[in-house]
Amino acid sequence: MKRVPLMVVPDRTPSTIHAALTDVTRIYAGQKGKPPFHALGPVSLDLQAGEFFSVVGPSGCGKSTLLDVIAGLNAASSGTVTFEGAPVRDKVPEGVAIVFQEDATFPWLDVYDNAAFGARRAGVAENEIRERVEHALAFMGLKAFTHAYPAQLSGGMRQRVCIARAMVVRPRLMLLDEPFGALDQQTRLLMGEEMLNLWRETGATVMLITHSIDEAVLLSDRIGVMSSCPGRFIETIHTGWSRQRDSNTALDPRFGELTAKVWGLLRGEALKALGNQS
Ligand SMILES: Nc1ncnc2c1ncn2[C@@H]1O[C@H](COP(=O)(O)OP(=O)(O)OP(=O)(O)O)[C@@H](O)[C@H]1O
Repeated sequence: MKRVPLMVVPDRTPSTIHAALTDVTRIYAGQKGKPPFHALGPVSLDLQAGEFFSVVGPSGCGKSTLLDVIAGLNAASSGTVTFEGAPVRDKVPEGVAIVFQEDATFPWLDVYDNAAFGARRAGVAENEIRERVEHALAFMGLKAFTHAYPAQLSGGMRQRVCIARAMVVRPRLMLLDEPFGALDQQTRLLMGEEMLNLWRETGATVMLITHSIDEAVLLSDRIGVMSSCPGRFIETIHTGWSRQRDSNTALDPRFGELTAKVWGLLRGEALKALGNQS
């Protein structure tokens, strides 16, 4: 198979800041006479170009809000958000792709057209799209299903279609909001390995939101641990893994140390979040 370079980012060094949040908060307007709701922050975060950054935090602490703010889908109430040095406002910047937990395939389109969707909207030429889609579908193990419809696929395969669609637009930043949350454990592990392959192949920066501490520790260069709502970063942990990591990395004694560290930080926050709900 011809290898197609998925992206080219000029002049990148590992220490380059790719996306940045400075003192960002998000306060939602109160509904039906209720007071405004402070969901996030203040948070400051520098995503380094090419890193794999995961965010963990208690349920409802503002993780999706954080991702939406970086993506330009949700406006910060205060503070600044930049992507590649430019302010992020009101729309998803060119070069950013998002994969959500929910099945976001279009049931009336086959796998090929689902994967091509974003690139067509971006005005990419059809012959270029064909090359990219064929590569992405082969990469995600979907080649044999090119003309299948979502209803004919498993949940894991549909999620792979969504990741293929994100690949086809050649993102420089991929934002993943619990994309494997609805999948069984085995599929989830395999998808994690596929995400690592994708990250290595594209050189993209990845920010993953996950409820799984194991997944965060296995996949990431850094893990941002958030407090209960309103979410702030209580600590950022460097895993120190090589780029060539895979599921065998879980056998490294440091894996257990790191998961214990993350859980040690999260436990109290998770209890607070439970208390807030009762
Ligand atoms: N549009 C909105 N209006 C008002 N409140 C909102 C809105 N969106 C989210 N919230 C509230 O903000 C808080 C943070 O929500 P968010 O979905 O960002 O958390 P999360 O950490 O992603 O949650 P989970 O772990 O359950 O997926 C929650 O209490 C949620 O109810």
